[in-house]
Amino acid sequence: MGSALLEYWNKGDEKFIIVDPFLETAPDNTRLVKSREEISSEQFDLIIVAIKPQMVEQELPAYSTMLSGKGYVLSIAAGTSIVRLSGAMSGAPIIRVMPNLPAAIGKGTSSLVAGLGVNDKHRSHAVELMERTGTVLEVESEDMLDRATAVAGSGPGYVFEIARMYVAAAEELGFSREDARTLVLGTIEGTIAMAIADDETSLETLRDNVTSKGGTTAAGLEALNGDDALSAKMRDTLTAAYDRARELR
Ligand SMILES: NC(=O)C1=CN([C@@H]2O[C@H](COP(=O)(O)OP(=O)(O)OC[C@H]3O[C@@H](n4cnc5c(N)ncnc54)[C@H](O)[C@@H]3O)[C@@H](O)[C@H]2O)C=CC1
Ligand SMILES: O=C(O)[C@@H]1CCC=N1
Repeated sequence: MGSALLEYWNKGDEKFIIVDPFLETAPDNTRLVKSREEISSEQFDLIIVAIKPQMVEQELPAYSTMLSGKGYVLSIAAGTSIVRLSGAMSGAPIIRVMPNLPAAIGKGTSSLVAGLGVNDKHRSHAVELMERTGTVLEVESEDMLDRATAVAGSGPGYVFEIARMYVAAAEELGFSREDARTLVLGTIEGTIAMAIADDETSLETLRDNVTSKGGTTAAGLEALNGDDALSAKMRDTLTAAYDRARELR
């Protein structure tokens, strides 16, 4: 995820150094180092945490002396609380962000929350960085960030899974894999673009506009969610992801 974001973060004036022992290539105009020791004598205005949540206590403390006095830490680690991050970084100001995968093409939907000690300059810089990758929603608490993680951070996983099932069903109805993909992804793209372009109209109304009484869509919708079982599944999906984010705190 860090590399995907960097493609767009990198479009500003900042100079980025990536520390990653396993990465082989880095975006243009960035410097890749295999270990923190190679840059440990330098000072940075921003340290970005894009490692797994479980690695924070082990990896971060060694970076705390590398943050300049006016600097801040930006973390994309799911769930991982500001208290944990700040503890690992000797009390540094922390901004937590939850991006999502479409940031890789500049169409991300991120949420952001700032901890104590974060000043307006830090906050506006973080918002500006994230706006390079798509849209940003500032939320009022870490709990809301964990809820946003369940909705949008993990969201592309749900959407890919729904698209996958939709394509598989289209194949079973007689289309080749390629034609099924064309029909399904084109339908999803056009439908979502329509909803985004028409934010005055509710999703219920947009759905109803497709649905002729006694027609094919009504028959399909009845099978899809007539018993509300899919609505219940969607609630379970978000609750499970939110619960996991809370476990990672
Ligand atoms: N994948 C996604 O869609 C999203 C991921 N995140 C967060 O991003 C973080 C990274 O997740 P992914 O990108 O999915 O995992 P990933 O496994 O693709 O990336 C982790 C990177 O950390 C590197 N790494 C391993 N040990 C390291 C060390 N000691 N020092 C520096 N780098 C090290 C790995 O080589 C790898 O490039 C997680 O905290 C996750 O919660 C947040 C939002 C969305
Ligand atoms: O699955 C995960 O834990 C990460 C955070 C949100 C998306 N991917």
